[in-house]
Amino acid sequence: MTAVHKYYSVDEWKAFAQSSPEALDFVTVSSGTSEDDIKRLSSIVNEVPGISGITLDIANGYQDSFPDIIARVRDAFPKHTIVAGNVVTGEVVEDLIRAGADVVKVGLGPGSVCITRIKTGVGYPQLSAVLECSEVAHEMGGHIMADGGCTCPGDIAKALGGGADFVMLGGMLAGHDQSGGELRTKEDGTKVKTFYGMSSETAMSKHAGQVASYRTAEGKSVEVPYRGDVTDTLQDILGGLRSTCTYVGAAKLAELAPRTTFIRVQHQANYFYGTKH
Ligand SMILES: NC(=O)C1=CN([C@@H]2O[C@H](COP(=O)(O)OP(=O)(O)OC[C@H]3O[C@@H](n4cnc5c(N)ncnc54)[C@H](O)[C@@H]3O)[C@@H](O)[C@H]2O)C=CC1
Ligand SMILES: O=c1[nH]c(=O)c2[nH+]cn([C@@H]3O[C@H](COP(=O)(O)O)[C@@H](O)[C@H]3O)c2[nH]1
Repeated sequence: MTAVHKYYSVDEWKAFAQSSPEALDFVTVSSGTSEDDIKRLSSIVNEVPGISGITLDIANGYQDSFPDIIARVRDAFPKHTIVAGNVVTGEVVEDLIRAGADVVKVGLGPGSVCITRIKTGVGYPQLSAVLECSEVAHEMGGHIMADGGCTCPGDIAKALGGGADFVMLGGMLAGHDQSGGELRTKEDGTKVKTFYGMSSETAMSKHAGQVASYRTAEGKSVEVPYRGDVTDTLQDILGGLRSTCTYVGAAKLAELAPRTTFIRVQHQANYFYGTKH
């Protein structure tokens, strides 16, 4: 599934639906929570009936108004799957599910281009958040999506092992043919793409004209090596996950969590000959 970012217009969505109708089952339309955001979301969902998923995506899912906004979207779109976040603690997961979220997105500051923890001092260890939030969500018949911080297939396995029902990836999917960003060849011949956080100066300049005077950027913009077709990366991820399942004896992903035990370690791998790859 792809959570399409919140800066596409209704017309762009209509054109996309016309050119790639087969993709609609695999996308959600993202939205913020302002009146303008909700108006835009409603127009898109009403005018592109093939869309079945909505992602209400805000940096701070603890905003008092968030459950009311989820409830409003739930009333307007009773049959759509609603993903909402981000939060990191159980009691708010409960609030968001009660308000109408099917999937609660979990993660504050773990992302590859996040600097929220540095700029604000706010965050929560991602695996602890996944363990805590998934327990509460599952007790209520809900789901969670672990969002941010995965750097390798093993991290995705750990998120699923910690109870995540879905795992959202940014950096691991950046730099491919299918990813955003223009392909550029540097002076030394290496090919790169730009990848930026949605709260970076780059994103704010692009989507809001500038960084508003009352705030600061909470994301960075990086150049990532060009990595070709995403199919090979997905194959690598799926190969890793299948092997995880065989190591722990899980016949399907849903069996990973009950078959996973976490042990605190000093080093998780041997990097004598370099990095993890
Ligand atoms: N998972 C994470 O830890 C984080 C994720 N992000 C990603 O970046 C996207 C954009 O993030 P944002 O624009 O920061 O938030 P946002 O999209 O949640 O916007 C919330 C609103 O709060 C306002 N706001 C932000 N900082 C403010 C301040 N200091 N004073 C008053 N109002 C303020 C913004 O102008 C905006 O209208 C998010 O939707 C999310 O996808 C951003 C930060 C953390
Ligand atoms: O603090 C932040 N500032 C940002 O500018 C930013 N942009 C994205 N995100 C979040 O990072 C997630 C992706 O993380 P990964 O690249 O590690 O997969 C994403 O799914 C988001 O939750 C941000 N967080």
